[in-house]
Amino acid sequence: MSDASVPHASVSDASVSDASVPSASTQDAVDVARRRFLNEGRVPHGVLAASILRSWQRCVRHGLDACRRPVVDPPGAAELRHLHGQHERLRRLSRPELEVLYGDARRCGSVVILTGPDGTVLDLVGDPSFAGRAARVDLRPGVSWSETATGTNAIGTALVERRPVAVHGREHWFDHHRILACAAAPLVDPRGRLAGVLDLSGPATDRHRHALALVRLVARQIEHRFFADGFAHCTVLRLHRDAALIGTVHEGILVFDDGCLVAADRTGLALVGHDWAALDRLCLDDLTGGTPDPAASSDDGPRRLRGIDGSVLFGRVSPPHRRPVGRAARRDTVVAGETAQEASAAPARRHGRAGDAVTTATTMASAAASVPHRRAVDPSAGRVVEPVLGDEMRAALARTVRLVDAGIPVLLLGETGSGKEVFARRVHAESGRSGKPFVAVNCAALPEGLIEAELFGYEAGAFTGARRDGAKGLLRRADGGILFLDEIGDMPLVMQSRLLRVLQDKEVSPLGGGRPVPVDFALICATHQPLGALLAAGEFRQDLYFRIAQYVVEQPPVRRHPDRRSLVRTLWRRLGGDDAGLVLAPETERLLAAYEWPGNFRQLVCVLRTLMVLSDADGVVMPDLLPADLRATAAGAAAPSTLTAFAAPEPPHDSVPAPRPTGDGEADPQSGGLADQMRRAMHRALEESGGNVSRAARRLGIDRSTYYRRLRRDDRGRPGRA
Ligand SMILES: Nc1ncnc2c1ncn2[C@@H]1O[C@H](COP(=O)(O)OP(=O)(O)OP(=O)(O)O)[C@@H](O)[C@H]1O
Repeated sequence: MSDASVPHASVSDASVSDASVPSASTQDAVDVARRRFLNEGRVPHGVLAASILRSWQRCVRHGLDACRRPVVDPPGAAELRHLHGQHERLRRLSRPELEVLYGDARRCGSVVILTGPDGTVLDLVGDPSFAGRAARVDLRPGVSWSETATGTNAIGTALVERRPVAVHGREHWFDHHRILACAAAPLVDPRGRLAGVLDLSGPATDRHRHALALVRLVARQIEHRFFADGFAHCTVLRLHRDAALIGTVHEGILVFDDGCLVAADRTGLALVGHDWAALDRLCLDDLTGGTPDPAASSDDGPRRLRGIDGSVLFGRVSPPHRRPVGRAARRDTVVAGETAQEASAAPARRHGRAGDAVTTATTMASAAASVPHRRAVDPSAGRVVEPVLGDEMRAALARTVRLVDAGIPVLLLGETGSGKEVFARRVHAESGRSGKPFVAVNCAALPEGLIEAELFGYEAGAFTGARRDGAKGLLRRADGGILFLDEIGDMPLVMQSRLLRVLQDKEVSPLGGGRPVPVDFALICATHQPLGALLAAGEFRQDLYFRIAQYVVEQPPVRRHPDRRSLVRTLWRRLGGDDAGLVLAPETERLLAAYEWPGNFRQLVCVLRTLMVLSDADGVVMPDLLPADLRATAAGAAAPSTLTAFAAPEPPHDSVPAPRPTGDGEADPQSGGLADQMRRAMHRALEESGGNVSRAARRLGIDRSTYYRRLRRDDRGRPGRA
C-alpha cells in the first residue's frame, strides 16, 4: 500500500476516495490511517475521502490537538436568543424542511441541525436520547462547529469545502467526537454567499447510507426557497437540460434585473458554464441571443437555449411582476450578509431587537392564517411606502444632501425601525450621486470571518473558497455612489482600523496583496447603539468616530411623533388603504395612535399591512383585529375618549372643547366647534364616496343608520332649519 504524505502531499481525488460515508468495517482502517497521520504525517491510499484528508491537514495547520477536548464557550439564553434573532430568516425559510427531516431523524435515532454561516448551531431537533449524547460532546445550539474551533467535522468541513461532506466516527479530528456520524451540506444564498449548513447527525455505530444524499437534496430545497420572495421585480430564468425537470428542485435558477444577472443558484450557473463571478456581469441577452423579448414569453413552454458547449438547454422565463421604487439604482443596491428581500424586512430581527415588532408581526401573520380568509389580496402588496417625513426631518434631509454632495460623512442615530436606512436611501435619491450605486452594508449581519473580504475585496485565490478571479468588495462597488454602513457599532475593531485607513487614503487594498485601488464614495453610517458608551469602553475607535460623525442626524422614535393619529392616517393612505376602500374604525385608529411602537415605523407599517389583509368584507377595520397585546397596552396608554366616533381630522387638542357626553354615550355633536367638524367630516365623506351613504358611513366607522340620525340632528341644529 502506498502512502499519501502530509502536509505537502497534493491531495487529488485519484489518490484518495471521495465516497460519501465509509462503511463501519472501514472504520478500523480509518483508525490506522489516523494514527499514521498523527505519528508520521502520512495516510494509506484509498482509505480517506479527499475532503477529510484536506481537513486533517488544515487541523494540523491550525495547531489543534486531536487528543484534547475542544474548548467550548457555552452560550447563555440571551446569547442564543440574539443568535436566533440574527438568523430569523434562515430559520424561517428552513423550517418546513427541518420539520420533514425531524420525523425521519427521530425514527432513526438521529438529529437534524441547522447552523449559521459560521457553523454555529442554531437548531438541533430529532431523537431526544441522541440529542442528549450529542450535547455531551457540545453538539448543541449556540456552539460553533467551525473547523477552526472543532476540527474536522461535517458542518465545519462542508463550510470550508463549500460542498456536501460526510464525516464518520474517527474521521473527526478530535477523539472526543468519534461517537458521531454526520453528513452536512452548505446552504448558499442567491448571491453565492454561505448562508448556513444543514446537517444530519447520528451515532457512529449505525450506518447512515443515505444521509449525505438526503441533506444534499434538502439543502437544495431550502436554497430554492431563498428565491421565493424579493425578486418579484426581476426576470427569472429556470433551466434544465431536460424540459420536464423545470419547476422541480433539480432546475437551475438565474435572476436578472434590467437584463443583468443579480442572483443565481449553483445549478443554474453550472448549466450556462459560469460561476459566481458572473453576477452583475452576465446579461440575459448573452444566453437568449437577445430575442425574443423574455417578458413576452412567460406563458410559452420552456424555450430552447444554447448551452456553453453547444448543447441544448431548456429555459422558462418569468417576467418581472413589479418594480421597486428607485429602479435605476436597484442593480447596485446590495445588502451584504443578507439577500435582497431582507433589505427591507430584516433589520429588526438582526439582534432580536424590537422583539415586539417581530412578535406582533408574527402573531398577526399567524392570525391572518387562522382567520377564515377575509381579503384575498393585500392592497399594500408591492407598494414601497413613500417615507413620511415631518418638517424637522425634511430640513435634516436637505442639509444631509448638501453635506453628502460636499463629501462630508454623516452619522444617523435612531432606534431600530425608526427609518435610518429609508432616510439614507432618500438622501441618495436626492443627491448628486443618485445615478450611481447605493451600497448598503449591514455590519452586524456580516460573518466576522468574511467581513474583511466582503468589504475590501480579494485577489484571486486569496483564501479557500474564494472566487477564482477574486472579488471587488463592497467598498469598490460603491464607487461613485453612497456607501451606507448600517450598524457601524458592530464593526470589529480591526475592521474599524482598516476602514479608517480607506477613508483617509481614499483607496482600498484587496486581501491577498493586491494593489490599492482608488475609491470615491460618500459615506453614511448608522447605528442604534449608544456610540458614546462603546467609545468609553474602547470598543469603538475614537478617530473613526470623529471621521464618520462629522454631522449627526437623530431619527426620532415614532412615540415622539407630535401627532401619531395623523401619522397613522398618512401611512394608511400611502399603503393603499384608502384606495382599496378600507377604513380604520375610529377606536382602532385611537388605539393605534395611543400605542408607543417600540419597533417604530417598521412595526407600524407591518401592523397596518396586516390589518389591510384582515379587514372585514365591508372594509372597516375594527379594534378586535389588533393583536391583543397591542390593544391592551394601547388601551392602558390612551385616556378613554368619547371623541372616537369620528374619523374626521382633529384640530390641535388645545382647540377642541371638552365633549359633553350625551345620553347614548356619544359625543354631543352640538358642542361648539365639534359640531362643525362633524358636519364637515360627514359631508366630505359623502362627497368622497360619490354620494353613497353606506360607503360614507363606512369611511367614518359608523353604521348607515347612525349616519342618517346624525345628519338629521345636524340639519336640525343648523341655523335657519326647523
Ligand atoms: N419615514 C418613514 N415613513 C414611512 N415608513 C418608514 C419610514 N421610515 C421607515 N419606514 C418603514 O420602516 C421600515 C424600516 O425602516 P429602516 O430600515 O430605515 O429602519 P432602521 O432605522 O434603518 O432600522 P434598523 O436600525 O433596525 O436597521 C422600512 O422598510 C419602512 O417600511
